[in-house]
Amino acid sequence: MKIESAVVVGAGLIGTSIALALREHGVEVALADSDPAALRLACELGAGTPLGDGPGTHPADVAVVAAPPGAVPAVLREVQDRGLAQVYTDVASVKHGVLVEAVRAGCDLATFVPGHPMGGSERNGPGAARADLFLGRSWALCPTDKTDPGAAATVAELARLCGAAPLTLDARAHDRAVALVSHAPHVAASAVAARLLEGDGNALALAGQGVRDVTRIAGGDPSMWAEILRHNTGPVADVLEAVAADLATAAQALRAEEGGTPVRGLLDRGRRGHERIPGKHGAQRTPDYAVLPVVIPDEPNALGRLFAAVGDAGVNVEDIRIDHSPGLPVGVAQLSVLPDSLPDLARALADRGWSVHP
Ligand SMILES: NC(=O)c1ccc[n+]([C@@H]2O[C@H](COP(=O)([O-])OP(=O)(O)OC[C@H]3O[C@@H](n4cnc5c(N)ncnc54)[C@H](O)[C@@H]3O)[C@@H](O)[C@H]2O)c1
Ligand SMILES: O=C(O)C(=O)C[C@]1(C(=O)O)C=C[C@@H](O)C=C1
Repeated sequence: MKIESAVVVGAGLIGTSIALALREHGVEVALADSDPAALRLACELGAGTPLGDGPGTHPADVAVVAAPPGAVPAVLREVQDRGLAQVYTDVASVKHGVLVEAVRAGCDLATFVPGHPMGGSERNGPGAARADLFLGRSWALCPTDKTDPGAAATVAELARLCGAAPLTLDARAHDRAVALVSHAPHVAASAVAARLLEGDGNALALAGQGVRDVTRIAGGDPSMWAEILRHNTGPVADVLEAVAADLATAAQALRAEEGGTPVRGLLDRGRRGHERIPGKHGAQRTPDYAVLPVVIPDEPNALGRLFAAVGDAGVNVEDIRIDHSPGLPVGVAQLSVLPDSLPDLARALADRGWSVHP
């Protein structure tokens, strides 16, 4: 079915990212959020227009409930009661527990297709949203035996419009799978990051990319993650016990100064496990931007001057990251631009005296 209109309830990171992706395909999107500031920002970003209060006059083709897992059943029941759409889905990171609570809340299961897009970020809120968040990612769909096949087809189409690959599986199987590939890794990252509280200033000054990579997801919202884990206790505990056993064995071996095995064995298994992450879905999701590193002095308005120079060059910056080490008088602005614009931008900035490193 062609999706022409959608309702998104929960205009945070995921809801706004879905809305932005749908807008790129000309889908009409109505947005709602219990937080008026989030709703305002999502609308300002071009993700849609505010949903009215009354019942839907024309039910949208699909409604997406993008609220935290514990809020999904009540919100779903409310939007179904208001008849806001023909088909409903959610994006909660856990499926079985949320489904059980949705049944308890009296939701209509024929029109509800539980879903979970496997793209995200450690940041939350609409300010972190991006239309390409789900590009090349899997999008789990967990229809039940009560789900109308037409509804499942519509939500699969929603996933495809967002650039993702729909993958249908049973809710419990989904929860076991994400315990392994998402939820236990999150707790493990938090455990490593929590150790950093013990580090002194020198230790933290030495932090390089390795610890940043391993702990990035630990920067996620603790309230949201507590809710996710509360809904997937057994499967996550199973994985954490296995990880803890590996870590305990490694620590014992190191204490006994027999570093060769089994620590070597764990490193070998780790490398093989890492290689199993599918290249396509694990690949960098950003489209083909070229990155131009520009050295910026650590002084007032350096970024203002850089942006003015970029503006003069007539180039659109798609994304920017600033790397800056404490104590250094300069930092590096990484400007992401369309590849064709890179040579012109590099030349224009160099002509204006900027130190560029294409
Ligand atoms: N963060 C991720 O990486 C990620 C990835 C995939 C799926 N998810 C799932 O997506 C959902 C949303 O997560 P997020 O990261 O976008 O969080 P978020 O905090 O960025 O957004 C959630 C939004 O829901 C709103 N909200 C809360 N209760 C509401 C209610 N009763 N009615 C209307 N709006 C309500 C909040 O105000 C907030 O704006 C969660 O269920 C999460 O499990 C998250
Ligand atoms: O932060 C990220 O990069 C994510 O993709 C987040 C991530 C994940 O573990 O893969 C986290 C939770 C979600 O339910 C889905 C995606």
